[in-house]
Amino acid sequence: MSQDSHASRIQKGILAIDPLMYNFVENEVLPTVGVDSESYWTGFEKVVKEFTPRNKALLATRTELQDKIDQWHLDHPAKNGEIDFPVYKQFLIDIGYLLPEGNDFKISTENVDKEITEIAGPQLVVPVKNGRYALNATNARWGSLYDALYGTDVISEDNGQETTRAYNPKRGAAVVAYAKNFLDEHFALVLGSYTEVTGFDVVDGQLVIKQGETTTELQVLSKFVGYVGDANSPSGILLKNHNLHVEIQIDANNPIGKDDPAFIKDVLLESAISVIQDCEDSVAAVDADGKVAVYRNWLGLMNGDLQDTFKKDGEMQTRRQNPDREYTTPEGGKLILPGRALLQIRNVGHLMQNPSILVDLGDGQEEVFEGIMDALMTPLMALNDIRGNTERANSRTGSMYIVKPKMHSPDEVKFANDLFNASEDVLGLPRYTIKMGIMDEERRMTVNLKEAIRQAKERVIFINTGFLDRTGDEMHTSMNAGPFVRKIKMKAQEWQPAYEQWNVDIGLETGFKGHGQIGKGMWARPDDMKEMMVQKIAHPQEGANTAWVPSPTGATLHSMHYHMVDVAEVQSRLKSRKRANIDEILTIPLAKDTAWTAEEAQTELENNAQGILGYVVRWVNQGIGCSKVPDVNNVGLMEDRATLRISSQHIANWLLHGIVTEAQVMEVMKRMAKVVDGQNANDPSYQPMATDFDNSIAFQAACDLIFKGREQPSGYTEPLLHHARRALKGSL
Ligand SMILES: CC(=O)SCCNC(=O)CCNC(=O)[C@H](O)C(C)(C)COP(=O)(O)OP(=O)(O)OC[C@H]1O[C@@H](n2cnc3c(N)ncnc32)[C@H](O)[C@@H]1OP(=O)(O)O
Ligand SMILES: O=CC(=O)O
Ligand SMILES: [Mg+2]
Repeated sequence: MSQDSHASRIQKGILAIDPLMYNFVENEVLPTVGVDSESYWTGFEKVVKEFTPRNKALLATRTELQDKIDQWHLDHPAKNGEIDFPVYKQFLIDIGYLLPEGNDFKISTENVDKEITEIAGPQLVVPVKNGRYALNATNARWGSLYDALYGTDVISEDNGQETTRAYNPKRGAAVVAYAKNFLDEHFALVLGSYTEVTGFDVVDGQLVIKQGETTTELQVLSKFVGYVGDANSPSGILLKNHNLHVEIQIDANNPIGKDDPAFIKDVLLESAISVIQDCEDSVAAVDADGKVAVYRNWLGLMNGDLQDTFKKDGEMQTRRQNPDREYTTPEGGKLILPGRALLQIRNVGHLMQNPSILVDLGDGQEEVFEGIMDALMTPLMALNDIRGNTERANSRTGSMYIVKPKMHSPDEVKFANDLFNASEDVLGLPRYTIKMGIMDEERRMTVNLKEAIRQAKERVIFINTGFLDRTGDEMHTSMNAGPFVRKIKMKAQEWQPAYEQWNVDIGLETGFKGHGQIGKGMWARPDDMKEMMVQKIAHPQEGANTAWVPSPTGATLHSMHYHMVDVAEVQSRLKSRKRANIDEILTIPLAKDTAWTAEEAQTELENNAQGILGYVVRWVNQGIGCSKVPDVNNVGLMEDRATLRISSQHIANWLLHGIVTEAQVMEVMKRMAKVVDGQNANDPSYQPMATDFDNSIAFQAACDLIFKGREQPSGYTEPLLHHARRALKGSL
């Protein structure tokens, strides 16, 4: 536990550094990356001095704009869910919320890895604080299709295909049939199907596919790109489609392989092409203790030596970063493919401050802005990789990738860009070594996206629609306008598809095709993979070259969508279409008809309350940043700060506009707390809320998120969550 003790802090100029953080940097980081302590802290101090007032000014602008918008809605009440749109839009222009657009330009970012520029495929997000998961995600570049199918609802449980403890051959047969159908679709044979294949041979650089007495070949011969083992009895056949590799694995001694006519034991798919190691949404790190854990894992990942030992299925195992994969090319040469996903790290946004370091700018000590600290720390830990000094390389082009969330405007992107310049200067890195992923997840960011990209045009590598935060901001921004539609209807409102299309349109206009990622959001139902397979193909079809998945299994399954859709071709086609309509983006999702039945209002409330409590109790009491929370129907939903922002802002909105009463909300919160306690009954470290509502810090925090929801900056949940977690840890 990190107790804030002034006496023990290490003073470096105006910085007072928590000893946990200081010792970690001094002993574990600086010697490893070969940076001199004096120059690092001097540089750190200088950057903090310069950027802290700028950071504050940007936050003040957010508040000023929000206050004006709140007042405008009070002065111009909506009628039947409609506002006077032309007047509203002009007002947004007048206050500088909606900015003029400048001349056309193209991004010019250089030295970007091909996982970002060339390979369209899934992006996996993982809490970097959890070493076991962080390593698993890194290794999820390659995933077993057989495992992904066997373990999920993509294969039905009907007709004797249930998932049983012991291997169920009927389910296995369904898995193999699915996988061979996938191969038939994307690596079609001249004759017949993979179900009839009895073996593979490589003869004179050609793949010969045996079907009993006859042989056949691929319809597109160039899709065969390598093999493992002997040419006349390969143990692996490497295929390639739309820049993604697939390895058919052959082993006659394997329990699955031995019963297959071609001894195929598995089909390995190139899956998580890139991974976002997350310091933000999926992490609870509120002090030096937490931040050091985050940074230590990132350091290990960047040095290629992170490992984690844990018990699984009753046995201890140690997980490390996988090596690269070696193949023989058809011509007999050597082919090395990356064994790991390309890692990016999501720093935190501009809002939060952190007690790891206190700063005195003349008005007494205050906590350092966490985003400034992240920008100076996370590239420091990546120096060995940037210089190409590690065995398990991440970037092969000497770059380092930071995803910057929750920015609201071109000014805020300029600030981040300048901050990255400053960090490069402190670390002696060439300009634009640090690349920037821009989350398009706040309303003001969306409507000014082109100008925002311009501010980082030499280093931007992605724009991604974080629709979850974006939905929360949609609600907070227009809180006073009237009651919103039910949460489930949010995605069907006018603003949503327009926002998604706009992001792709702006990305294509500014030259992302072949140069950066146009990304789409998270699949937030980690156990609902069958439905993901139906819905998430829309992402590549809409022109995104990546989209977020919550787990390695999700990555393997979603990767099939990029075999089905040629994103490069889609982007070429979309380039000439008319841009999405900004007026639609600005259309507020107000309910036209607010005559919900008492039951509808109650269900809405229960659903939101349950999600809030289920997430908050684990965040506050156990420090678990991202959870699979069973909803009222016991479907596990991924809940994080962004989904929490939506649920809490939604209840706050319905309270404000009298759809529900305070007493009603309180009654539901108490009832749902009991439900959540029940759902966690099997967790021995769980502390129930309902036994003592008044003294449960978690329950109180959950209530505050609703009842104080209107006052929270941009409706963000971090300030209250952090406060509650630190209160619980006794580190306030
Ligand atoms: C709005 C936004 O910003 S979205 C971004 C924030 N959200 C995320 O990052 C979600 C990331 N996903 C997760 O954190 C998790 O998948 C959760 C919390 C949703 C579910 O976690 P759990 O309930 O522990 O998953 P479950 O029990 O089904 O599976 C655990 C296994 O899957 C692996 N796993 C699950 N999620 C991940 C992941 N994101 N990355 C790597 N491995 C993962 C674990 O390593 C574990 O395998 P292991 O035993 O071999 O180590
Ligand atoms: O960060 C992602 C989001 O949807 O929010
Ligand atoms: Mg987000």
